[in-house]
Amino acid sequence: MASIADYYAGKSVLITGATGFMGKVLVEKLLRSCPHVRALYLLVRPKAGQSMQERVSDMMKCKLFDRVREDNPDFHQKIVPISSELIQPGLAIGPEDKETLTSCINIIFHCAATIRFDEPLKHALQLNVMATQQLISLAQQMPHLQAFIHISTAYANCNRRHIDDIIYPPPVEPKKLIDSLEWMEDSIVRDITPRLIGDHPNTYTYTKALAECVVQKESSKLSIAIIRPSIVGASWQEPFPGWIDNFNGPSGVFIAAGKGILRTMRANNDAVADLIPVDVVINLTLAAGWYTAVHRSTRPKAALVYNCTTGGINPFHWGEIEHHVMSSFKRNPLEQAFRRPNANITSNYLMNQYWILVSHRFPALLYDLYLRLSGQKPQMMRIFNRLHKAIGLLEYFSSQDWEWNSENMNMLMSHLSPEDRKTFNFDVRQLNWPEYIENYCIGTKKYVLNEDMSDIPAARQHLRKLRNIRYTFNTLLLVFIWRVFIARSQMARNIWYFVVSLCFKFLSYFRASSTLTN
Ligand SMILES: CCCCCCCCCCCCCCCCCCCC(=O)SCCNC(=O)CCNC(=O)[C@H](O)C(C)(C)COP(=O)(O)OP(=O)(O)OC[C@H]1O[C@@H](n2cnc3c(N)ncnc32)[C@H](O)[C@@H]1OP(=O)(O)O
Ligand SMILES: NC(=O)C1=CN([C@@H]2O[C@H](COP(=O)(O)OP(=O)(O)OC[C@H]3O[C@@H](n4cnc5c(N)ncnc54)[C@H](OP(=O)(O)O)[C@@H]3O)[C@@H](O)[C@H]2O)C=CC1
Repeated sequence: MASIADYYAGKSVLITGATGFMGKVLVEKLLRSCPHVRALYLLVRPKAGQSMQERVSDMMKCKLFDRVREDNPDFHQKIVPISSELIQPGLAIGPEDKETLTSCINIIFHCAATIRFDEPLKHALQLNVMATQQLISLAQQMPHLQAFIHISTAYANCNRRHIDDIIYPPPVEPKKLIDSLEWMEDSIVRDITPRLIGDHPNTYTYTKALAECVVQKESSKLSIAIIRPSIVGASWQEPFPGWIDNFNGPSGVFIAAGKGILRTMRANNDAVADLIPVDVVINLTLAAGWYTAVHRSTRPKAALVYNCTTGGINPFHWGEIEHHVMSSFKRNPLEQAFRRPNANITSNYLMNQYWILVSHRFPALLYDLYLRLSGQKPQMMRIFNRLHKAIGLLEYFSSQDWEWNSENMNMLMSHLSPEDRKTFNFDVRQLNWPEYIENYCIGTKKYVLNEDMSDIPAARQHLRKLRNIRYTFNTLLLVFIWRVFIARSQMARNIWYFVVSLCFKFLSYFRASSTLTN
């Protein structure tokens, strides 16, 4: 039986979403661990004034590729960027490129998607569902194709509590929805979106569920696998621990808490935090590509679904995450924190609202007042409004938990040789959560915020300064409040005199007893 690396040797691989978080890790791992792969064709669109070639060459300069660069400085020769805008007819692939792709591609990894929770339904449908349909049509024209791997999400069926390794019936027939929304004005679609998505929390999980059905429909003609990762976080081991390059999911929450901005969030301490490291997802994806091609390509079969989660195997809870994130940012503080990191999660709505008022809005108001008085533009309230919008969208996922069946993940592991199990490790039983969270937090500092580890002493000094400011502020506030009471209430004055005389009595007793003993 060919090993995974042997299988990919000489193969031409097509990847969508290669410029995204997971796509980049996939490209890197393929180049590093399958060095004899023939070519990687990346469907990339021009963006922000950069051509697709410029984007790809920038991507390859990224630190993520340092290990590949060391092993093979000419690795870029294996990368072939293909201009493509996935929401255009025919994926906007030129005729020559189309011919090249159809004649040589052996395996497809479809990672591209919009992962925004607030994406307008029409756009989420175009990219997550219709582009998937178009890619499958293209795949069906590829005579040498051996596997089509679709990246979905473990939350595609988050309207269920228990989720098996199967494709569930769609909330609506995708084609019917696409046809009926086509003629509707955007404002009408926006108005009816909550009714359409029903018990899904957002357009993202809803359209990912529809995409799975589109994929399933074609599964008799192609060899297909669907990978369903849960909440994808920083890398665990590869190419180095802690790689992360975006604010999505928990990363933005960790950063906001580390900067001392986020102090409270609604989450259930005891709910399982189903984080999964990005390298685990990519290792499983590559193994699933190999398995689909080698074991499942001869007879047409139903698409195999791999729930790629940690909760059922090595559970960790939001309460524990809170503890480890906070202690990690105290040891390795972020630069220029707004306040000392001290965030708490609570499942109580009213309690959360109270803390939002006291520890978000009030300090923001004071800081903006200070900015105004010093002739600067106020900004803190605006930052908090955006933060509240973002965490409001995440709370659905942090306030409850789900149970995923990981049978297919285990089955796949059992088919791997001992060597492949090491090279393409997705055994999350070995994951040490506290260590992982520590590296994750350091990763957000180094790779998302581009902060230098050598600045940690200065960041600690800044935290000490913030602590002194807080003590001074609290003391002044206490004295001020007390003075107001003393001035207005006889009762408060009596209490005050009573406490002061008690202190004097205690002091004189202490002095007298120490003179006697001498
Ligand atoms: C209390 C602390 C202790 C911690 C313990 C508790 C932690 C609980 C964490 C709970 C996390 C639960 C996460 C569950 C997610 C599960 C979902 C399923 C997984 C998936 O399948 S997909 C991946 C998830 N997808 C996302 O996370 C996308 C969510 N994001 C959005 O939908 C939008 O970004 C959002 C939030 C609506 C904001 O939109 P908008 O205001 O338009 O801003 P932009 O996205 O355009 O960003 C502008 C700019 O800001 C940067 N940015 C974004 N988010 C943050 C942030 N949180 N903090 C700081 N900066 C942020 C962004 O990078 C952009 O920068 P540019 O430089 O590019 O302009
Ligand atoms: N991140 C997570 O926590 C999870 C992600 N997933 C799934 O994993 C996959 C990858 O996610 P992730 O890497 O995090 O997402 P990113 O947002 O980082 O990447 C999305 C990719 O899709 C590409 N893309 C978006 N729109 C278009 C378009 N119109 N034409 C061409 N390319 C486009 C982006 O290209 P460009 O750079 O040009 O914008 C980018 O390369 C998705 O399918 C997602 O649903 C599943 C579970 C969790």
